[in-house]
Amino acid sequence: MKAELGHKFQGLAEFTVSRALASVFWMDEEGKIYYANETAKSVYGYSEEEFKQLSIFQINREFTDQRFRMLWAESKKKGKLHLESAHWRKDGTRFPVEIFVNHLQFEGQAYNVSFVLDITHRKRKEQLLTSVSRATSSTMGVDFFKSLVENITQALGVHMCLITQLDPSEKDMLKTLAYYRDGDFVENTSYHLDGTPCKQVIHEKRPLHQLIGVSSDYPKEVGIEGYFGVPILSRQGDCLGLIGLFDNKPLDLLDEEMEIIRMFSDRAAVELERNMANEKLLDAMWQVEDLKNKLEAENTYLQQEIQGEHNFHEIITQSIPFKALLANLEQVAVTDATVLITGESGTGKELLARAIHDISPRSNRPLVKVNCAVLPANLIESELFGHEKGAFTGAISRKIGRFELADQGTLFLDEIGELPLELQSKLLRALQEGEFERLGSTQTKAVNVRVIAATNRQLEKEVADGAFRADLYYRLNVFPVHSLPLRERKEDIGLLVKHFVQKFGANLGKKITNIPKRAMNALLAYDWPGNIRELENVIERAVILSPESKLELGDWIPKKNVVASVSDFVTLAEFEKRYIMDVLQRTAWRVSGEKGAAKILGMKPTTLESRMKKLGIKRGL
Ligand SMILES: Nc1ncnc2c1ncn2[C@@H]1O[C@H](COP(=O)(O)OP(=O)(O)OP(=O)(O)O)[C@@H](O)[C@H]1O
Repeated sequence: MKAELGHKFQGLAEFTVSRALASVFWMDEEGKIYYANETAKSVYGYSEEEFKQLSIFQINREFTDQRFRMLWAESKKKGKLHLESAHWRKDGTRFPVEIFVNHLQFEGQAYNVSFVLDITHRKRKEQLLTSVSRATSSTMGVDFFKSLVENITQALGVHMCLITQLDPSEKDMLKTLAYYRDGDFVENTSYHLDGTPCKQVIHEKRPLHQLIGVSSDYPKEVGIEGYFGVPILSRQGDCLGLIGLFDNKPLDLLDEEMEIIRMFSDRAAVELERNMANEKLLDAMWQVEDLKNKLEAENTYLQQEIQGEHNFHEIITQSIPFKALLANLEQVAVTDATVLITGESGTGKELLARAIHDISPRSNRPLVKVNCAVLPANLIESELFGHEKGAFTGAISRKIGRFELADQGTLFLDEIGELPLELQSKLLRALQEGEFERLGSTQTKAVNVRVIAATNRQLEKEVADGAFRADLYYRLNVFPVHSLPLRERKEDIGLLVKHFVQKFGANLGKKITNIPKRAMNALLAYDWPGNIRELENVIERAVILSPESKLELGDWIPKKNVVASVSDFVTLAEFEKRYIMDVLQRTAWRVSGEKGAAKILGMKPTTLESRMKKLGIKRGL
């Protein structure tokens, strides 16, 4: 009975050894294999007979004689050994192993009994963990994302891996933050969730693993066999994006590997949130910077405006047609309609523009002026729309344009007829859409600007001549206002004379109370081609030269017949040219300043210059 029982246990022990989880080998001092269990046969692919022909050196092809001897001696000394190594199957494939060795004496002979475990999976998991964590530990933001996809792809040997972020501005759109495919980074891209396994991951906020058949389930995934996607979740549980693995062969992943990738999705969430916070912060900083620049520019502009002398006094008139015009202005002022003021030079167009702004709901914001005749085309563009640093040679810093400066306020485009054709279309777009780009920038700016334009040109004629765009003309001409020349409102001359006498008298500390009838008649009789500006200049000189309280006009009062010196009949333009040249010669070609030709002609120096250009007047002609 006892012997029977012993026999049974021996059988059981043999059975246990032969079907153990580990491969079991017996080998002698030379490394020759004496015994291999059933497990070893199925793992290595050799039959019992074949094993008996083998030595350890076929099982571990990297083993050297010297190394085997060293390990034999050590196991003999300690009685046991524990090591990791690599073994080869019969088909030539290599796999990592963990080996527990027992040194035993059996029937007077020494053996090493090895219990060998295939640790392929454990190694893969360890490699994934160590390589990914080592590569990502010192990186942040985009570098972290890149490092992560590269290392996951390499550690798992998959076709591609990407990290995406949900686009907050477009539903179900993902943009890649890092994209690694076939051993290289691919340029970032955006894609829609439809037709991809990512849709389920994002919508259900749960990982998805599909071993095979991805391309037949998802039309967009051509050539893809296996997929694993993990959502990137914020602390609040919102889905920010995902990590996706795609393989063109079955994607056999261990639970631990999936867990590792999930773990890295948590770190990705932190990076993504940091990225988003940074972007928000940068955005806010840009806004503050923009606002600061705008305020600075506005301040500088207003300072210049204060320094530049403006006549903010009420408009002086008793002319009935001019009063009717002012009544119209009052009505349009409260709207946002574009106003086009036409009229001869010096008739008060700018004054009317300022009056419209001052009674409009925009009066608490600045009226920003641009004189289109003063600057060359390229500079007007940057003056109007601003520029970024480096937009052109000389753009050493960013500049806010007048359009932006006038946001919520009024933009006064003086001498609009002088605007070069190439800029007219840009202006039209800004007027129509309220949008423009700074020079050197692709970012579109939107503004809310009311535009008032003025010109002393006949724009309709300019349109017919092809010098002014018809569409811009119609866009500007929403509410046309024609400023009357002084000769059509002679009833205002007396009032204006008194007004200017008082103004300049006060400036110069003179109290002129007597305006002789003879002087007033001379002023009333004159035609005033330079309109109110000319009258203003004449009175200013008279006030300067008048010694007492009586206004003395002096010899230089404009004579009505000043044209008499031109004997032959010529065209008006020719006459204008000769007269301007005459004045220029007498002022030694000085255009601006107290003794300049512009002042004598009752024009702004800029207007005179553009007129000279138009008439072809050059020094030395
Ligand atoms: N009705 C008025 N009452 C008082 N001053 C006036 C009046 N009209 C014009 N002026 C003064 O005459 C001068 C010329 O006016 P303003 O500059 O507005 O003319 P303009 O038509 O815009 O000239 P330009 O076409 O040369 O630009 C300014 O000093 C302005 O204050």
